[in-house]
Amino acid sequence: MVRTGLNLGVGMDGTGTGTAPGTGTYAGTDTIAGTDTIAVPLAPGGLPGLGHLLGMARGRAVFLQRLRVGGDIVEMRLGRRSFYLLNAPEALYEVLVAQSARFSKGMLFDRVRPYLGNGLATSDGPFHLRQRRALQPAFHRERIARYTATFTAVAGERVGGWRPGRTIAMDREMRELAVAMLLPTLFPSAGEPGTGRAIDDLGTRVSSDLGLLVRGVLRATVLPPALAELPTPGRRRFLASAASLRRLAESAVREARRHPSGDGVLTLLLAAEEGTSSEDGISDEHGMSDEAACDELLTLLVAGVETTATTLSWALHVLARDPATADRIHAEAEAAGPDAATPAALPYTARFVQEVLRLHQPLWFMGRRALEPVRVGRHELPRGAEVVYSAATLHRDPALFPDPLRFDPDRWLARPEKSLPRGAYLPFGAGNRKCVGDGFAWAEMLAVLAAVTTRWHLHPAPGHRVRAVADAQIHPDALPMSVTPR
Ligand code: HEM
Repeated sequence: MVRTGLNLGVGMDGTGTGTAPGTGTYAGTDTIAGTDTIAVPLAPGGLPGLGHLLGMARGRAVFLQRLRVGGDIVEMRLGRRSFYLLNAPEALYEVLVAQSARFSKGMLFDRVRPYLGNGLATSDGPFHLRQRRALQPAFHRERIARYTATFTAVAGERVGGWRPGRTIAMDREMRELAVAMLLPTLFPSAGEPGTGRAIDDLGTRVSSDLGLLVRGVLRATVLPPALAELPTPGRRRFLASAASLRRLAESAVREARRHPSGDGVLTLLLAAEEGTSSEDGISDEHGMSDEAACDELLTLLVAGVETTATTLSWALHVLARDPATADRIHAEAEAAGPDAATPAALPYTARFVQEVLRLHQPLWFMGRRALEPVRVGRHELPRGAEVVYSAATLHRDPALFPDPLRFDPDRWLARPEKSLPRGAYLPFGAGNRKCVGDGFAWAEMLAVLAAVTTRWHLHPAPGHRVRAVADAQIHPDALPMSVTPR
């Protein structure tokens, strides 16, 4: 099997889950009583006033990867603020699943809320629960089965339009394709006579501006507010783009009200009648308010496009360098026939996707906040503790995934996901905040891989060495490729 040649800049020795005894200086003021708890160790190398900001600035994912040897949970400081990095799968399981009621989404999401609104990814508590119940039916298995035909048709049309010999910016292509697959499920009648252009315009804007938007949100998230809000040209472009996207989303919601389209996610959302009062954005009489629906629409676009597009970009990056794997995926897709984009029908392709989500997990930084003092393993976290985890570095832990930098879909035959410790493999998170779109994303990715491998051989553009860049996600710096027909 191949090595992709990509890593986060950390050698095999630098990865791993350490259980170093606590040597940290943490002394919480609002902690749980207990005699057998140990202090959370403080990551080495912090500077007065700056903490570990320099390490993070030099290479975010690499820095987090190095901290894996520091213990089950490690404290790091960004400026004066402490963050507790969860390394051990058991600690992750505790926070994301077993004790999830004791955590809110935390600071990262507080900083995103002004731009994205209070949608499913950013909201908390009873409001989140109601919204989750309202959205969940749109992602049920039988609905995904219906969307799959759309994904196959859209992917076939776009991929079929590629021209041999031309250089294709495959990362941009995957983003446009992800938007093109998501929009018709949100609003199936978009583009039909009499429905106006709001949804199409929204799609075009998401395709063109999503990179700018996610980078802007990342800056707003990781920098102290005084720095993040400096009116630099980049900040002004980001604010203008975020405002324009919201206006387009508002028009799309109004259009969906005017032309309800039976099967569409947006229509389902607007009709949701989970609420008990209109104070929290959900009204008894009229279903979800426009504002709440607009927040959810923006959330689905931001959470659902970039993640899928980045994972698909990595998948095609691997296939372009490993024709034997591409041939195997092609053979499986040919044998299964059209409209068979399910893991059961495409078992090797499914293992391939599982491996891409392991080795090229796009999400390197997720957070929670402790709502009360919480004991996690041998450690106690104070109320208000900001807790973070990195699925990208977890998935490269040699204790969990032997020879972790080797790309090998068949490792999932030898050691299926179910046999891993709980909390060891988290491409879609876990617990009450697990990705609502995981089945949706799986269907999209399988449809695209079948569409590509049945039509084309992929070739990396000569002269470009793909590098992994960690901004809002870990994505390829650029992905120029050409194609030749099969
Ligand atoms: C490969 C593609 C995807 C990946 C890797 C991914 C990953 C994730 C992860 C890790 C979370 C949990 C974050 C946390 O722990 O706080 C999440 C949440 C979420 N994702 Fe995805 N996602 C993908 C595709 C999608 C798609 C296609 C949609 C919608 C169409 C979507 C919508 C959401 C939403 C709404 C949430 C928030 C759920 C909640 O908090 O209740 N995602 N995603």
